[in-house]
Amino acid sequence: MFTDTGLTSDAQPAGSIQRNDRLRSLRSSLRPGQQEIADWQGGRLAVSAVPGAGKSTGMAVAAALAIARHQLHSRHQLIVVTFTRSAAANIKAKIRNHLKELALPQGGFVVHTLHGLAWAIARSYPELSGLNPDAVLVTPNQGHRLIRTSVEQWLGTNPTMYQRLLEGKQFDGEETERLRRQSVLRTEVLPDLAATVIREAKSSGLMPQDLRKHTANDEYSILAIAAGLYEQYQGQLKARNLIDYDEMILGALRVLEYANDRDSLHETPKNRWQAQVFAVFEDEAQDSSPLQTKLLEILSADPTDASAQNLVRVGDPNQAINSTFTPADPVFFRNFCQTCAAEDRLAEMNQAGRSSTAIINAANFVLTWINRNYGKPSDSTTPTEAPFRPQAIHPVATNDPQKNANPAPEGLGLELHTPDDVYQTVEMIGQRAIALFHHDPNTTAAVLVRTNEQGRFVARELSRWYDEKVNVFEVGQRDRQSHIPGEILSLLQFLDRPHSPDYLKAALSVLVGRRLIPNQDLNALVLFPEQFLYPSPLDPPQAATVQQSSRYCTNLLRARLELPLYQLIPFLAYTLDYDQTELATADKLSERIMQQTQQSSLGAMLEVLTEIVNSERFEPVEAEDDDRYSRPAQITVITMHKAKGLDWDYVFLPFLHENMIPGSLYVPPLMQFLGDFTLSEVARSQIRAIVHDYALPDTEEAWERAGYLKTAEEFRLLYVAMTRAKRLLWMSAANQAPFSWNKPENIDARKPCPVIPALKERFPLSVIGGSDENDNVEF
Ligand SMILES: Nc1ncnc2c1ncn2[C@@H]1O[C@H](COP(=O)(O)OP(=O)(O)OP(=O)(O)O)[C@@H](O)[C@H]1O
Repeated sequence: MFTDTGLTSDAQPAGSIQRNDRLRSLRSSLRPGQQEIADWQGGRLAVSAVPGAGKSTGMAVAAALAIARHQLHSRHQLIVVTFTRSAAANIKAKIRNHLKELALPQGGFVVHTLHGLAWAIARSYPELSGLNPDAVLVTPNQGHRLIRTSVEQWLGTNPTMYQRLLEGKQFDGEETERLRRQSVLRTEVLPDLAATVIREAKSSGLMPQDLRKHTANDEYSILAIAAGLYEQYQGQLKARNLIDYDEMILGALRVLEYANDRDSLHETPKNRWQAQVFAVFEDEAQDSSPLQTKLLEILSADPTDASAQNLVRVGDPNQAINSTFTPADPVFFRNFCQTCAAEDRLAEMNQAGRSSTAIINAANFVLTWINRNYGKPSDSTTPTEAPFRPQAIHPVATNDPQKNANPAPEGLGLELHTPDDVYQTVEMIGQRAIALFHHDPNTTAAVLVRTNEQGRFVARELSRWYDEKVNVFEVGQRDRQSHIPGEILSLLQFLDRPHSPDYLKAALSVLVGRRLIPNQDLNALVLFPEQFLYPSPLDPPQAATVQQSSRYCTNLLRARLELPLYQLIPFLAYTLDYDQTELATADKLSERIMQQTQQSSLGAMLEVLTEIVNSERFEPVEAEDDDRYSRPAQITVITMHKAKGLDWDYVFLPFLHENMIPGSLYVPPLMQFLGDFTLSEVARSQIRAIVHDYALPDTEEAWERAGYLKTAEEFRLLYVAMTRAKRLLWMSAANQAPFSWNKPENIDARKPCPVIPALKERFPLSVIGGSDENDNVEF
């Protein structure tokens, strides 16, 4: 007989009865939707969860129950896949704790990110994956040498197509104009096209030859250009022993799809992996590309029946916010949910305990309103979906296990403000947060912004007005850790040429920035580097601050002489007083450089590092179990993207203007000679059509579709942002705001995001004070 935990209950020894009790109490700590995952016994299951439903909590308990129920161990395991390393660390800790409570060994599961899993598979069979385990991983952007060289090589071999691009919409043969167009094509249009299509096509599993099979009705044969650029890029990767993230997934698939025709008696790598894997649980499934899903489907399949998969995919299609820069179209997860629903294998987690009901009502209203008003692009013939899956958030039942679920609101719970301008906006946020912290210092608050420039503006204005009164933590600046390669480069350049005033000044600026030496007139110090570094007895005596700075620099130079090259970057990182995660990122940087230079010379290190700084997105090591984002009485300033998965008592959403949310696609004036579209967006839409098996759109249709995808994603981002709030959701669109956030001082009249007037109409009590010029101004 089976109990609700799925374990047999007859004739059990005392230990196992005790464990069964624990399993039962673990299961009953879940709310109904979560229990559906916990009760999974095998097969495919889709779980569509609303924000705050407790996906990770539910999945961690379900994992522990599955490990107990099926007696999993290190040779027959549950694989848990999540999107980021910090999410992986988080869920791992939760599952471990449950297993400890159940007195079960820890070997029954592993947690991976998708790429970590793919790399483990690809690396285990290098001859089948075609990937060299020593290859260097790069994340090139459009300025990277790989992309630039691919463009140059393509130009050399495709003069006719290039000529057609140069002619553009029209061309009168004027020489300066020709030169200008050449430069724009070489340095902007083609690198942008290459970077976009390579990522889009490759992560959808399309090779250059697949793109060539399709011809769209467009004047430039954009897909053929894309295929050519992509082919050059693949050649470059191979020649230089580099790989990118998509290569890992493709390599893993090559391993798993290898068919052992010649010797069917021997098991294939696929069989071996499948025997090892009991089931796959995937979190954030809305963010996976079709190729990543295919990988998980193969791994979770029964070795004798590919259609029988032990696969649980948990996600929220309404929080898909990566689809405009990856092919992770939310359509894929929605389709998975639909197929599972037809088989009665869809669980919907509709209850969420995070927010006050006023906030839930606002989020539900916004979702429905947007679907009604932006359901379909006008005149579109391409099949398309509304921005959101219709799924309302419901408050939890009164007996819910979560303490203080659906907490009482702060004031009205929802506030809609119309400040005069963006400066007044930040002033209001500061005042409000200080008052709230004064009332209860144990509460948390965040300002969620659309761009890093907005984040910098908010942090700067907050510190200008309230520096002494409140602690501000700007995530963008500290967390991107993008400063690390740049700072290390400045110090290494100084070590290479200490007598260069420019390098000395850059190194000193880094030291000042890290508050290791006092701020002073650096120009005076670097006039005579020799005298500053090694003053002779005849030189005028140095001030104490200068002496301190000089000592720092000479210590660095001594280390250069005494340490082997591979220890140099870790030493510099240590000297710069980096914290734990920054040190780990610096170590990763050091390893990467050593791998590429074989520790040959400082010059070689500098060359590689310069390239990383100029044209790569070097991925930092993420902090595990980090509480820095939600410390009590701190205002966290963070982008909406980065805020996904987090929550705060009070959430401030300023600058909700139409030109940002939803915004619109933009053709830079420089590129307008080609037409009213960008080649990269058109190519992206065309590749999506290939992946989804739609008719290939022409230029105009492709551009319109790209715009629609962007609009839908911006609105989902707003929904993610709104659903981060527990007790107060403070939203505003100022009457006056900048067009470009690089110049926030140039403000003028700006329309609010269309959601704002709709919210004001639906929730009039939440409209707080102030003149609402937006309602009267003619735009
Ligand atoms: N069964 C439960 N008992 C107690 N607390 C719970 C339970 N389920 C969830 N919670 C709490 O609810 C909060 C939200 O849970 P979680 O972060 O797992 O939600 P989520 O679905 O991943 O949210 P989102 O999708 O919006 O990021 C957490 O603080 C978690 O501890």
